[in-house]
Amino acid sequence: MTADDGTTAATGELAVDVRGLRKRYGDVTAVDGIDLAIRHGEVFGILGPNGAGKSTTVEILQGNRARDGGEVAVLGADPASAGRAWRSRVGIVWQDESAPAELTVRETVRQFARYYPKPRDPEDVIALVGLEEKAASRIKGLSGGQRRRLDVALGVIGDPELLLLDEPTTGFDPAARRQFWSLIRRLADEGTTIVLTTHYLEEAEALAHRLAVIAEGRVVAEGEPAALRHRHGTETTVEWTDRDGSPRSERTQTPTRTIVGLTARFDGEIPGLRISRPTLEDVYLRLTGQEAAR
Ligand SMILES: Nc1ncnc2c1ncn2[C@@H]1O[C@H](COP(=O)(O)OP(=O)(O)OP(=O)(O)O)[C@@H](O)[C@H]1O
Repeated sequence: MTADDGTTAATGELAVDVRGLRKRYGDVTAVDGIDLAIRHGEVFGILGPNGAGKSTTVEILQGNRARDGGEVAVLGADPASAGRAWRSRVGIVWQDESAPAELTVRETVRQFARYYPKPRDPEDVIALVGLEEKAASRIKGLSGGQRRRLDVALGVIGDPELLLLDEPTTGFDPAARRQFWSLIRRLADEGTTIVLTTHYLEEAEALAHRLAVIAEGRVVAEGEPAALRHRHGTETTVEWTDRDGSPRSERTQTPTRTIVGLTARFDGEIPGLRISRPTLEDVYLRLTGQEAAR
């Protein structure tokens, strides 16, 4: 299938194919050789601490920032040179959408629909983001969370094949975050490919089929959340209290052997015994070099 701007669409190929991506800002290397292979229909999380290079990467995928090196194909086209037809296939949710505050939600969504060749039905989109009751309200009267949902509505009104979201839930309360997650799942169920950056491991785990952990401009781990935990978090921590009352701990791949040894040493009950397996959060903190910050 070939789109009207000459790029290859959908079937078989990757939605996002990034190889050796590099970007510097003066002396700062923001992106230092990132590879990403994101499939059609996938929800892909880019996870990392502040300054890891997430926003820079997404801005390059959106075609809003020039890169210094590497190959980038988004829906088969290079975002640096892709035209209007490509743009209409990629949904971008701006952090601070400059929609006119005096317009209502319905007027705004309808206005944005006119910018696209094959938009979704504005009423459907308003319902999709859960703003039916606010459809006739002016934008200036929306809460922060409602405002963000409107931003998402404007990102999907063009019926994009790919949605690129940069930290979509920053500033949300827990309830708003969960509502947003169900919106993302609904879009994914409809077949939209979604790439989202987040600081929140919980969010990546809840939404992403696969994720890349980025630190200092590089991918330090990639895969399904459960596989990452398994691959990078196989060590168990065994903690106990020694005879002199001091706390002791040991990280081990063979906790049973450690406990058998301790049982013999204490001749029975091991004081203060605690056995813990790493959570994905522990794995993430270890991978991004933040372990000591806990
Ligand atoms: N316009 C810019 N000019 C100069 N340096 C920049 C610019 N944008 C980002 N940087 C630097 O590049 C690095 C990566 O920034 P980026 O915003 O991509 O990271 P991030 O992972 O999105 O961080 P955060 O989670 O804090 O949003 C940081 O060191 C940042 O200070």
